[in-house]
Amino acid sequence: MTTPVPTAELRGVDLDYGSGPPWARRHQRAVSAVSLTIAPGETVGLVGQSGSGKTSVGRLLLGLARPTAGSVLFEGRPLGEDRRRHRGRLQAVLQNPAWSLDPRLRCGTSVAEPLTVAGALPADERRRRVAHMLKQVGLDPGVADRFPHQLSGGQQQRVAIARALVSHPSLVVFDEAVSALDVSVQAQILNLIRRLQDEVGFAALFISHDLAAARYVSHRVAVMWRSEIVEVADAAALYHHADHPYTRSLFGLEPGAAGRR
Ligand SMILES: Nc1ncnc2c1ncn2[C@@H]1O[C@H](COP(=O)(O)OP(=O)(O)OP(=O)(O)O)[C@@H](O)[C@H]1O
Repeated sequence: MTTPVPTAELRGVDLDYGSGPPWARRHQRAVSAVSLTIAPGETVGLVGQSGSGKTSVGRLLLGLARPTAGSVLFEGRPLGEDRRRHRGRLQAVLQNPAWSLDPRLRCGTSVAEPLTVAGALPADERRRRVAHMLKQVGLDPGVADRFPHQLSGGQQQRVAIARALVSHPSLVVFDEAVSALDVSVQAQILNLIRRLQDEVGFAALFISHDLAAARYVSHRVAVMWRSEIVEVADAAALYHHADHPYTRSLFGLEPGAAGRR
C-alpha cells in the first residue's frame, strides 16, 4: 500500500521573529524544530497555551511566514515564493469573522472573493456557487444580500467558513475559530466543521487553546509547549498516552504546567 502524499508538511522548522532596530536586533524563537504532517482529508488539532507558537505554525503552513530553518511542503512540493500558484487552495478561518469579512461588502461578495482570485467565472456561476456554499454552511442563500453587521456572531462565522471553502481548498487553517462564540454556538460550528470535512474532504489544522474542542473535531492532536511540539497522538488515544507533563496538565492529570488563558 502506498502512503498518500501529505497535503501539508513541516520538516524540522524553526521560525524566529526579529524585533527592535537593526543595531540592536533581537530574535525570538516562536517555532522550534517542528515536524508535522497533515494527510489529505485529515484534521490535526494544535493545542497549547497562549504564546506557545500555534498561530505561527498556521502562518507557516499558509505561506504567510517563511521558516528560518527547515522546510514547508504543500502537496509534496516546497511552499515557495509562488503563492499565486496556491491561490484558493490554502484558506484560513480566524477567531473573529470580522477579520475576513469586509463590513462594507455584502456577504455574497465576500464569499465569492476567493473565486474571483482563483480565476474568472461567469457571474451566474459565481452566484450559484455562493448560494450552494451558504446552504452547505446552514444559511439561507438570501444572506448573500446582507451585510455582516446584520448577522449574529455565529452566522458571521458560518459566512467566513463558506468563504474559506468556496474555492475547494486542499488545506484550511482554523485559528481559534470558535473561541469568540457563545458555548452553544461553538458546538454548532464544531459540528458544522466535522460535517463539512466529511462532505467536502479538505485537510485541516484546527488551532485552539481548548483541548476538548480540538479533540472533538480532530483525527490527531499535536500539543505545543514553548515553541515545540511535544506530543502528537490520535485524538481518542491522547488521554491514555499523554506523556508530556504539559499534556497531562491539560487533562488535569498533573498540576502546574498548564498556562492561564
Ligand atoms: N509578528 C511577530 N513579531 C514578533 N514576535 C511575534 C510575532 N508574532 C508572534 N510573536 C511571538 O511568537 C510567540 C508565538 O506566538 P504565536 O502567536 O504563534 O502563539 P500562539 O500559541 O498562537 O498564542 P495565542 O494563543 O496567544 O495566539 C509569542 O511569544 C509571540 O509573542
